[in-house]
Amino acid sequence: MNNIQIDDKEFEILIQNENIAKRTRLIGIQINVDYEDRCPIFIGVLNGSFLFMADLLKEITISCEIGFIKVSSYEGTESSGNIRETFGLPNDLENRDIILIEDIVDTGLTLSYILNEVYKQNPASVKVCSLLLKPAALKSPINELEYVGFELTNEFVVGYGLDYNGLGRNLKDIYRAKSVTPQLP
Ligand SMILES: O=P(O)(O)OC[C@H]1O[C@H](OP(=O)(O)OP(=O)(O)O)[C@H](O)[C@@H]1O
Ligand code: HPA
Repeated sequence: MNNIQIDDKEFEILIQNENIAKRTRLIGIQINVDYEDRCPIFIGVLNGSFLFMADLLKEITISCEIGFIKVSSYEGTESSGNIRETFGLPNDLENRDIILIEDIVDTGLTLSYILNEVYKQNPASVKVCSLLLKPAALKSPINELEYVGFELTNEFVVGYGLDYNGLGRNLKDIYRAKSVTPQLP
């Protein structure tokens, strides 16, 4: 199934599940080495990270804890614009090693907001593991971004947790939006 239709958009295959699995295994091995003899807390950013978090954690053999957070954003009436809120961030992060798990880092705005919230609790260390990264879309560098599965160009992707209009999260592969060829009159 190389081409699929979701809602009003056509998508084509970009990363097959077996390649996601191979990359996830390697990231898991690296984290097991880096955090040997520590007990990090993995915090998955919902909703998008749910599949990656589950598959990555099956590769983790060190002692660890697990949590999830959800961020919501909405247009506020204040001039500061986008107001965000986090739900479910564990409140016992002081002196702990934190690994935030994302499906994708695009502009990096979601992650910057979460990092800011996490640092308020004085953790021992904070790193980020994201399956996907769009380097050209990043609004500012994120020093904590230690583990990245795949770098993408600026194209919209769906599948393996990522949605288009709420759909497609259940796809086991990752697809990219097909560019629309302009129709001549
Ligand atoms: O780097 P950014 O430009 O901030 O984009 C990345 C964020 O966007 C998506 O989440 P979204 O807010 O769409 O929620 P979802 O996980 O429920 O899809 C994705 O899961 C990341 O968390
Ligand atoms: O390319 C994307 N696809 C789905 N969700 C997203 N959130 C940020 N970028 C993306």
